[in-house]
Amino acid sequence: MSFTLNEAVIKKLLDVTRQAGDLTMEIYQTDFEIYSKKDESPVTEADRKAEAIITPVLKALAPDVPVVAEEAFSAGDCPDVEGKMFWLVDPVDGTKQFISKKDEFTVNIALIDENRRPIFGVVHAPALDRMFWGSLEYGAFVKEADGEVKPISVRTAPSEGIVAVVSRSHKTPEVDDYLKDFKVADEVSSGSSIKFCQVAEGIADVYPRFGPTMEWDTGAGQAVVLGAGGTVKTPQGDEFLYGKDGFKNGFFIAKGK
Ligand SMILES: Nc1ncnc2c1ncn2[C@@H]1O[C@H](COP(=O)(O)O)[C@@H](OP(=O)(O)O)[C@H]1O
Ligand SMILES: [Mg+2]
Repeated sequence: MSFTLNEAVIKKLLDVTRQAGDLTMEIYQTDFEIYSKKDESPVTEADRKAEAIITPVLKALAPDVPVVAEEAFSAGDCPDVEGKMFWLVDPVDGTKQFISKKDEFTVNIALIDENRRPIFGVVHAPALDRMFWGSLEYGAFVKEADGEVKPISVRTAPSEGIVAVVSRSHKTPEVDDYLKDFKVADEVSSGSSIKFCQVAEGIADVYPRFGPTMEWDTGAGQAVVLGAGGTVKTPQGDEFLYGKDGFKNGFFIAKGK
């Protein structure tokens, strides 16, 4: 099985991410219903409808590349990805932000290679009208609301104090333990994979995550950080890889320079 990432493919991925984002915005502006998944986490019509836009496009682009998507996975669709390239889709990351009408929620698509590394990711925050994408091969970019596309890169941590981004809803005591060893000038809380993008665009220096996440929460954001010159590693300093048991992540630290 082989599938090649190129600029035409990237354009299609950005287009479908934007379409999914537009649909989430239509729902975001209404008085939408909130449902409970089997694991009791919340979900809305936006998650399901956005995923239904993205998955068929990925299947048409690369019929042999399995799609691991949050809502399909919740419904029991758990593809075998052993030794294969695969897609990770989180149609609405930060569902809690979406529900509480905080604009940070994102639409995410990542491509993972046969070596379990994220080789491309797009993170779109439709309510902020900012789209980030990146890969080690092509670098990382943001498209702003006015249509301007700019390359982005991580910054060198300022010696006068770093900016840390942490989960608004899922911060754990281990995060404070980790940050004790740094001179922290500012700690910013936010929801969704936008935290990776804040590191990637050099407005934050570290995103420590010492709590559970799923692979579709992180694959796209990790690719953006890597494309921007940063790192995402386990707390032990190992590579943060994909295709793990049940697509569950361990702890990780995303960093600039
Ligand atoms: N107990 C748990 N197990 C697995 N993933 C969890 C979890 N608690 C939170 N998450 C993940 O953390 C994500 C939110 O992270 P953050 O706090 O950084 O916004 C959620 O994404 P969704 O909003 O897509 O469900 C969810 O997948
Ligand atoms: Mg998510």
